[in-house]
Amino acid sequence: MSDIGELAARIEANTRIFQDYLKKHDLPMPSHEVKFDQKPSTEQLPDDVAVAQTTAIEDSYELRNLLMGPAGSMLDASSELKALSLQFILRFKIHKLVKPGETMTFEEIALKCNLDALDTRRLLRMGMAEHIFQEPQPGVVAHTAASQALADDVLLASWLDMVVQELWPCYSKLVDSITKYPGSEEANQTAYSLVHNTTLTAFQLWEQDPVRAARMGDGMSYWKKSPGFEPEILTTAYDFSNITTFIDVGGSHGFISIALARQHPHLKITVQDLPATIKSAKAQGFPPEDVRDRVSFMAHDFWSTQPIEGADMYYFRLVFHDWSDEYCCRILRQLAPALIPGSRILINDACVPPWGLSSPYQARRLQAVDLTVKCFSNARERAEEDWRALFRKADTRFKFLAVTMPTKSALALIEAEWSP
Ligand SMILES: C[S@@+](CC[C@H](N)C(=O)[O-])C[C@H]1O[C@@H](n2cnc3c(N)ncnc32)[C@H](O)[C@@H]1O
Repeated sequence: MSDIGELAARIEANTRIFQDYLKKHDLPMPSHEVKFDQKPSTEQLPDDVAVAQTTAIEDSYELRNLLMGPAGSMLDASSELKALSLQFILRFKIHKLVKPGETMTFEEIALKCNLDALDTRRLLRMGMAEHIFQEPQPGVVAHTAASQALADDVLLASWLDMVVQELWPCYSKLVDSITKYPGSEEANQTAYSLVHNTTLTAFQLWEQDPVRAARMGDGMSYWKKSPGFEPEILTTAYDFSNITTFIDVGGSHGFISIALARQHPHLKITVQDLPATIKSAKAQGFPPEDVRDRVSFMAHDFWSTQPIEGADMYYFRLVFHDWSDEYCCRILRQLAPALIPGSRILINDACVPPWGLSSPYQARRLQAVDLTVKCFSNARERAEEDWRALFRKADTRFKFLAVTMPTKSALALIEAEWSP
């Protein structure tokens, strides 16, 4: 519970720390204006400044809700309407239509998109109220920093496109899906399957639709580029001195394994993924020359028995968060025949903090991810006790070791040992 006066004072103090740092290092001040000569971003802030920035964001969110009052904050639909305007902009690629530094009228945009001019204006002005585009003169549309970022950063645009076209319609069907399929752990009994009127899983649907699959792939690349996902976090946070054979299950193009092989030359690594992914990795020249003697690629479906027996470590990064407990147990059980006493299982995935320890702003983000994976595949985000329970449920011969949270990491290391 916070007092609005205290919140305001804290916001002021933390904003000043952030602002002073920007001034001192001649970095651009936050603004909605497009800056084509933008200096390097502020992502590399020192820890104390980053904490000040985050705290100011969290406190402003709380202050805003308190100032609006209980009814006012519930009635505020700004994020839904921001998603609506983004859906419109991204569907018709208006961020690309308006060229950098130029302008277009609402009528010109409507004509190019084969749309009604009044509807175009209404939807764009909704975005403008959120600083996505601006109207420098009546009837004229120009970029802001946000709309220009959509045009400049293809991966950002793909991520948001995936959110507003694929995901956002699912939220409105989640209550229907949990009513229709109470407690279901099946990946095809979801809000996503109701929206798309299909018995396929989202993954199967993407496989059949190259445009959707590409948008999803690019969107995921954007997400994985964000701070906290850097491969160096794993390569330096874990002591690999007792590990020689390392299997990266569902390892895609070996992004983590390649970094790991460079950092730890003694490791012998196999990246496993579905045949199509392995084929595309090899076609793109993976693994690179410098680690080719230590990193190999192998097609393996994790719903079938693990073919590499007795490896020191089986590693899963961002695999379990796609699946319900029932299916995660199946993945773990398919490992069992290959394991020898002491084999390690290392899961690199989110571990949510106990409820009540996060700020409302953080809690909102964590719940959003949890509900998003629920919508897509009936998966879930897990807290430490959920990870422990998962290994116990899969097979009592898994000995749960620990959950550790490397500094500045978005993902935890969840470790177990085969101990028959
Ligand atoms: C969210 S991605 C994570 C990729 C990689 N571990 C990373 O952290 O960048 C999930 C991966 O699981 C793979 N996958 C999905 N189903 C699979 C299966 N049945 N067997 C093996 N891999 C699978 C996907 O192809 C994809 O590469």
